[in-house]
Amino acid sequence: MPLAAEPDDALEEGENQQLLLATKGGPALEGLVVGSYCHDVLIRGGRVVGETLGGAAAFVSNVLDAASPREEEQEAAPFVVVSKVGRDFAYASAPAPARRPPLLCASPTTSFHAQFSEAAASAHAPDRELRRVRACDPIYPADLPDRRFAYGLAVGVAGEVLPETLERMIRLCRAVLVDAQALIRAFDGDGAVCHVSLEDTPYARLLPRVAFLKASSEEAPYVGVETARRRCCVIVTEGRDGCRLCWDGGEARVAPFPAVQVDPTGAGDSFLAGFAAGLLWGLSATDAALLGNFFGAAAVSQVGVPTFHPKMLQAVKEILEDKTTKRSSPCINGTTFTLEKSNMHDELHTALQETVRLMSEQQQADPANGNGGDICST
Ligand SMILES: Nc1ncnc2c1ncn2[C@@H]1O[C@H](COP(=O)(O)OP(=O)(O)O)[C@@H](O)[C@H]1O
Ligand SMILES: O=P([O-])([O-])O[C@@H]1[C@@H](O)[C@H](O)[C@@H](O)[C@H](O)[C@@H]1O
Repeated sequence: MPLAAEPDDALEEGENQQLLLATKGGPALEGLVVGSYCHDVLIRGGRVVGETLGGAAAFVSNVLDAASPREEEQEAAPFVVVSKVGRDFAYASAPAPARRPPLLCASPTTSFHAQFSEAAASAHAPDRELRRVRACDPIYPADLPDRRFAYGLAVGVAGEVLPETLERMIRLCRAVLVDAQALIRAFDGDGAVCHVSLEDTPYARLLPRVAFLKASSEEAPYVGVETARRRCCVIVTEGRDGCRLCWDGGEARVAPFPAVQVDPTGAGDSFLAGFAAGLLWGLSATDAALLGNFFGAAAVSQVGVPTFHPKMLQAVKEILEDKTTKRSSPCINGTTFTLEKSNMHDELHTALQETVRLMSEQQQADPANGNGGDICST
């Protein structure tokens, strides 16, 4: 694993401009994912019921690898992950970190304890309490590669994406998508996750330069959707109810897909990556949110970072190839996003739903394709 760079966020404005003007190449539509991998310990009724690789970067990489469009000759989807872990990192050989290794730090790997409630989770009630028990170093602007990217995903889980790091992402990437959890999380003396109002953070002034801000329904009140939607497109995810998009002058609700939830961890992360992949395929934002809902539903159906059946991925690819016509000029260009539903939105939903149905039939016929246990119920 490469060693982490020393903190250095003191790039001059002129240097940044030069960086932007110099086209240093890199494959077309390359993405930049910023946020650390972590250790997740899943606890129910005082008992550890799972220990898994976590961190939004892990879930996001998994979905981007599975669903973003790529040229025949590209072995992996074109994106870079900037993530930090300690020497205790337990998942270096798991697919996501093995493909895109994290930077190694002297501090320990970020670690969360997720305490699941005994009561059945409702659509909107928080179904888990998160406590950060260890925190790795923040990701500094100097940790980001010195080149331009088509898109960036700011997906911190423990405050590791500093305001100056987000600002540098905005300079390097033509369009930046942000998970609100990277901006508004605070931690009490015990490490319990709480939220602060986005307006009171140094991130607020960057919102007009962000393309999409995703928040869960629990986070939405801290984001201040009515104010934020005047600055960028806000997506509020609503668990099993799907999601809604709000922008200046419009909004849309996007229907969910059925899922048997066994572990809610990573649903929001997988949603955001599915959404980004949809934009890369050239879908409008409201249509891309269908792909977000699809991968959010797939994430809750398995414990930890999910494994997708190759047949399912092939079916999704065929649907997208059939429904998208503008592969060569996708929407991620920083300026011209189409936000509204297209006239093939319902067809796309039906086709993806059919894939869900076929996969669940196959899973019932062959329980070996199962999900490895349910941590949501006793
Ligand atoms: N039980 C579920 N059934 C179907 N889809 C779900 C379920 N839970 C989550 N999803 C999908 O994942 C997305 C993100 O989930 P949500 O719970 O809102 O986010 P977070 O994980 O950040 O709390 C939802 O918008 C939805 O598309
Ligand atoms: O479930 P979700 O909100 O999409 O995202 C989760 C984070 O909230 C959590 O802090 C982290 O430990 C998980 O691995 C996962 O990244």
